[in-house]
Amino acid sequence: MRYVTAGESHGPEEIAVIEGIPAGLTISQEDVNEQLARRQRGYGRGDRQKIETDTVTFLTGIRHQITLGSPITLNVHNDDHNNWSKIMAPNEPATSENTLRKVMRPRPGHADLVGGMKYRHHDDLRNVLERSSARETTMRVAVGAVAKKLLAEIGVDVHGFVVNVGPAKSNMNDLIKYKNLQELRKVTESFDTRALNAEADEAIKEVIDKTKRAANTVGGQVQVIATGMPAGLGSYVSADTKLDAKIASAIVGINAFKGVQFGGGFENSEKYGDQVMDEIFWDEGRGFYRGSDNLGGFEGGMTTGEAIIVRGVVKPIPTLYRPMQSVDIDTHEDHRASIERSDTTAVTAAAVIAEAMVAIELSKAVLDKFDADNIERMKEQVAIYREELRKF
Ligand SMILES: Cc1cc2nc3c(=O)[nH]c(=O)nc-3n(C[C@H](O)[C@H](O)[C@H](O)COP(=O)(O)O)c2cc1C
Ligand SMILES: C=C(O[C@@H]1CC(C(=O)O)=C[C@@H](OP(=O)(O)O)[C@H]1O)C(=O)O
Repeated sequence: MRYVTAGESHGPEEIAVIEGIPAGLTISQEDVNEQLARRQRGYGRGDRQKIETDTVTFLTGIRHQITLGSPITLNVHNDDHNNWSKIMAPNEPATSENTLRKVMRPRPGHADLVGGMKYRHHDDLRNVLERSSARETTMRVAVGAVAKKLLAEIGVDVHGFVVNVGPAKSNMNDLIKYKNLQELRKVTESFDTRALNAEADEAIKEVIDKTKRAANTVGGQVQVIATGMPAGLGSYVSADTKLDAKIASAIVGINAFKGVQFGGGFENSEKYGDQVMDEIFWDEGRGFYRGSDNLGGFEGGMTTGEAIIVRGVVKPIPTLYRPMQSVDIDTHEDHRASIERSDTTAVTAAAVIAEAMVAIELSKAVLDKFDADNIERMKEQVAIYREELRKF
């Protein structure tokens, strides 16, 4: 399975093409729209989310809500394009009228300056920001929705949630310390993470309100837990076959993500071996299992069969309403950076995007290992493999 996205933030459309989804998977627009709506919620976002109601249209690869095995094209319209139709017109030549709202003073922390230097966009850094904008993550979440549907067919569930926003810890925090697997299972089973993603708790709201009043921005951490993956996906044999490495790359590939860890992650560096390794047990019903999940579900780049626990670090939003020092790319004079309409924080959306990225990487691993032509055959093969593992 592979995918590509296309689209500028204020251009007419966002597109994703996915290749390699097996035939026979049932998927509706509602399945995707539900995930798109989760990405749009979250306290602290700017006014753009009031303009957009992200809804998907299937253009190819699906017939009567069932995948055909051919490339799937997903399309989300940018409602805000109406306000930018001249400035973003793909089919009209540049005129003095449609090249207004130029961005000449790059924002520290955004892609403006380096993107401009790399692609020679010295006349307008908008040519960079339109694609470097996290608007593109709409389509990753849409692709992730298809991946989540595929994974659900084999009992794999992926949840993303907020750990903290700046100094404010989510009220989930005590419960996500995964002291032992029982506790972790309790968390993943008993929480409606959709509700959590929709609402920030009071402490978080307070931090965001204070940050907004100060014309500042704030980041945080998100965590994704995936349950139900069989052991042995990914491999230790070569660096580029390690599934934890692929997930790490997918997480850091999300806009503003600057760190990633599995299980106890960085905290494990302060502990001793007997506090970190996950002891091995066996019983007839389950086969091999672990007494803890400090390593986040990976050994040797392979799934252990325990929950996959991935955490990502999200930096604060670069655009500041009280802008920092920058330099005009035309005059080379000192200036405050450009201001574009912006979020105060997007950590809640980031949790939903991280969830989508983990789901995509897990789906790729499943489709690499098992039949990718037909969903029923894939499920049969997964069942046979699980039984083999149970008897090992
Ligand atoms: C959901 C989401 C929303 C974002 N919203 C904004 C925003 O409103 N303004 C902004 O300057 N950056 C925003 N960002 C961050 C930038 O897209 C990101 O910092 C930029 O593309 C540079 O990439 P890098 O931070 O990965 O180096 C957002 C990121 C995410 C994940
Ligand atoms: C559009 C989205 O996020 C955008 C991400 C973003 C950035 O620079 O990354 C800048 C802002 O764009 P605008 O100036 O149009 O408001 C955010 O709103 C979205 O998440 O759907």
